[in-house]
Amino acid sequence: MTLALGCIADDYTGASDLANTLTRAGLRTVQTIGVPADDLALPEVDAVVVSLKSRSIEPGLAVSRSRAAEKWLRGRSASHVLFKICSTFDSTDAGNIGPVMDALRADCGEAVVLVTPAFPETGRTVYQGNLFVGAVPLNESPLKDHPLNPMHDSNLVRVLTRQSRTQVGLVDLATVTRGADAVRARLAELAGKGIGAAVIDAVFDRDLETISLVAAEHRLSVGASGIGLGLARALVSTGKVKPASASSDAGAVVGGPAACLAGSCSQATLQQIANAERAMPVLHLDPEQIVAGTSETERALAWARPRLADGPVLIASSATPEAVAAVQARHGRDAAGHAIEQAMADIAEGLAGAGVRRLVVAGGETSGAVVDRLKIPGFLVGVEIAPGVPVLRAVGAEKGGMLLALKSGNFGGPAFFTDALRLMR
Ligand SMILES: Nc1ncnc2c1ncn2[C@@H]1O[C@H](COP(=O)(O)OP(=O)(O)O)[C@@H](O)[C@H]1O
Ligand SMILES: O=C(O)[C@@H](O)C(=O)COP(=O)(O)O
Repeated sequence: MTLALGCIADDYTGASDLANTLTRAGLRTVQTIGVPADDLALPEVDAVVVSLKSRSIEPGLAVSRSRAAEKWLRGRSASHVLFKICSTFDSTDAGNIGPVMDALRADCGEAVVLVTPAFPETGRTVYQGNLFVGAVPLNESPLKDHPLNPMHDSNLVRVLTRQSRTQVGLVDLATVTRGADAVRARLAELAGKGIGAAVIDAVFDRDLETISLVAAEHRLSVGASGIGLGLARALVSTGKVKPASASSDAGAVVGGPAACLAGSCSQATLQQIANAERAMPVLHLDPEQIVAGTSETERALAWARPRLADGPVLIASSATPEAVAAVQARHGRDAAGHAIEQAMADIAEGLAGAGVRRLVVAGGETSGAVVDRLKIPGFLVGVEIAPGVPVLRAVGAEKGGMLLALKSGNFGGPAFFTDALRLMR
């Protein structure tokens, strides 16, 4: 397999967002869960997105897993590797964007790494190094209340400086607007000063196209699906990839029971759950019971099983920022998050055992726990449900053919759950 583009995503929803973007731009793309095993049969593709659950783990582990993924991708001739992070730069001062970027940069000998989480299609833009979510700076957006990575600083030069060993510079929008040569000159200037990473402003897709023409000449970039789109377009426009048409068909019908799981506590997901209450039975889990290790999982499965024959069900742990803060104050942020993720994985396993073959999961970490438990080694990308969220068809012997949708907490319209199920037939 010879890859035109290699990608490492720090969570599974982010990976499917990127795989969706690359597919729509004409790259034949597969999403793998972790570094693929030697015996996993992969189709001939232009891009592989290796999904890691590395956004909120210990930085050393995030680094070693990302390096293993990079080695695998470079071993398949990927001359450029995109480290896919969240378009809202989800991370803490300890990492993991900076430490992973530093390690991959050292491995490939890159002088200066281009960094931009801009993804205009979903309202993420960067100006003077400040990330905006829609009309507000990152630190005023709902991301200030994220259960695991609350974001309190919109200035990405500062945020990345706190995480990285290298100095971080800025390529501003005025430079990007002057074109690729101006960006190249600015990067050379930064590299000359020993600056190893550059946050780049981007407000429109055309900015990302300019940035990506330059990024494609480098070995490594860091960003979200916006730069992924630009890189894909650069590969197609320079003739390095012959564009494949994105399939409008979701493949063979799977049928049978369907279910939704929500562990995201984002504003978007809370609204989507409220909306779903009108369309399907919804069970709200009690986080206190989960963390206390009681039989909340069995209660959920006993509730779901008899209902599955009548139509889809939704099981949610999602709660308001105040309720999340209360649970975290009692049990600790990581312990609460981990216990709830594992309960979601238990429930997913039980639902699959009850015959569910179509599963919608809301939340990146939640999706990671569920997909790992179901032992799915990878996905083919189907139709798009909402920007950044495709229908995924599992590959591999055990769960092959099963349909999933892994929804980033922040993505999707109010009717997301019913929109997804309508397309997952
Ligand atoms: N009621 C709750 N209280 C505390 N933490 C929760 C609750 N429900 C879910 N969580 C945790 O919050 C985190 C949500 O992260 P994630 O699934 O990545 O969602 P998103 O995509 O919105 O970032 C997970 O670790 C999840 O287990
Ligand atoms: O770039 C994005 O915003 C998404 O692709 C993403 O990474 C999703 O992460 P979660 O919001 O944690 O699901």
